Amino acid sequence: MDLLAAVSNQQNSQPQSQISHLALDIGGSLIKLVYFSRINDSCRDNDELRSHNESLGVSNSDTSQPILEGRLHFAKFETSKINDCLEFIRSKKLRLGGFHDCTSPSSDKIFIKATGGGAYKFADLFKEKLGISLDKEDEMDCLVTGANFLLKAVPQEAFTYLDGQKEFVQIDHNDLYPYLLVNIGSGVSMIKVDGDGKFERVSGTNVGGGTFWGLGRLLTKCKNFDELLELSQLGNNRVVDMLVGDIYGGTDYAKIGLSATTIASSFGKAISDNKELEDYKPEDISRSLLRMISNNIGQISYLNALRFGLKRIFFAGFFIRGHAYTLDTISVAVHFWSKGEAKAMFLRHEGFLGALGAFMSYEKQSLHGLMVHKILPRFPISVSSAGDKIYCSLNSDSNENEGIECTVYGM
Ligand SMILES: Nc1ncnc2c1ncn2[C@@H]1O[C@H](COP(=O)(O)OP(=O)(O)OP(=O)(O)O)[C@@H](O)[C@H]1O
Ligand SMILES: CC(C)(CO)[C@@H](O)C(=O)NCCC(=O)O
Repeated sequence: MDLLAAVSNQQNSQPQSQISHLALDIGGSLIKLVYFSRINDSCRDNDELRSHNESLGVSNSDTSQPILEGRLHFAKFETSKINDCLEFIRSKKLRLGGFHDCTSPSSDKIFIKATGGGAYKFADLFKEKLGISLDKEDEMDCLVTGANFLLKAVPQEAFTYLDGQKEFVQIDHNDLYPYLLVNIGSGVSMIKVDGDGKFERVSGTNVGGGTFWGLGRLLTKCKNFDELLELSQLGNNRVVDMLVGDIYGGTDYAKIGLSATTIASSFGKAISDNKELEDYKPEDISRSLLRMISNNIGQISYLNALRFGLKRIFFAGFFIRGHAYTLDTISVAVHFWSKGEAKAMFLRHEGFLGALGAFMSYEKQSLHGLMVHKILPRFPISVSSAGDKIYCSLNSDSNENEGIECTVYGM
């Protein structure tokens, strides 16, 4: 059965949800879901379809094929609460959006595209709890496919952050490559991207989002990630960090270009203060930790960009969370180390690159293309045809992100 037929069948049995094409990225910290819900399917007139197809590089012999108009939805769950995710998939009947084994038409196995380490780790659980087989896609492949898709197809996806100002970056499709993609998840991957499917993972660091959340949880007793992030907004890192000025009696070390306010040693004050952990405010610790990790990632990223002569660095991954202080610290680090030569850019759908890449891999089986019309406003992300808002009742912050209205060219 082809995918469209599967979708039609699903619509017959589930006329209200009209959800199809679910893809997963199961990471060390978070599970990300991308799924498509159709608004309607329509056979557009041939001229309109032809120009759509040409812009997508799709053969015009396919112009009589139906189009699915719909919306891409985004959701996330903590990996440690994978049962909530399974329940969400079950409750939304999302599992019906997979595809059947084409090599064995008689088989009723349902496959869903999945990437990230959890696609291996939790394969048996998905089979046991939902009867779904996970069709594994390579994590780095998916990150790059997701990044290229967002950069090329979604307007106002990339932005810079300087002096507290977000500025959208106009992406020139003919001058996008090469670039460095830095994905800050639990750990950090640095990938030199040279084109569609052309990339090399050139570096990485184990000091990433998992380090911030893990150490932060131990040091501050915060109960969730966003609480730790919010706390950092109220803190003052100078209480914990040792500055150049602390070492140089309040003055700059001008000869080597270090100002008195530059951090000489993250957490360095804690060695001489004669204080215990309880004597520090959790907000100061959180701010210092966030700054330490963001700064370090910014610096390593810049050094890798320098290694390969790359001027553009795109940062993604859920560590960022669009958080002002994180954006600022990474931007300042790249600016500082490159002496203004390299630019840090961020992606609005920062945490969903891998899941989008896995979603795009359905194309190989059954989709010709995906064309984006517009981005929908922030949470609630979308309204289905039945009028029910789609958001996760199990975890209040798990689904906030922007939906993308789009057209899928089906078989
Ligand atoms: N609600 C949240 N719960 C836990 N971590 C969060 C949350 N929101 C943001 N984060 C941050 O995002 C990080 C995970 O980011 P992301 O989902 O991109 O990576 P991952 O796929 O889980 O990790 P990896 O790719 O290394 O396996 C966490 O380590 C944490 O720093
Ligand atoms: C192991 C992965 C790729 C899993 O997503 C990620 O967590 C990562 O890139 N960690 C950093 C590993 C390293 O290069 O030191």
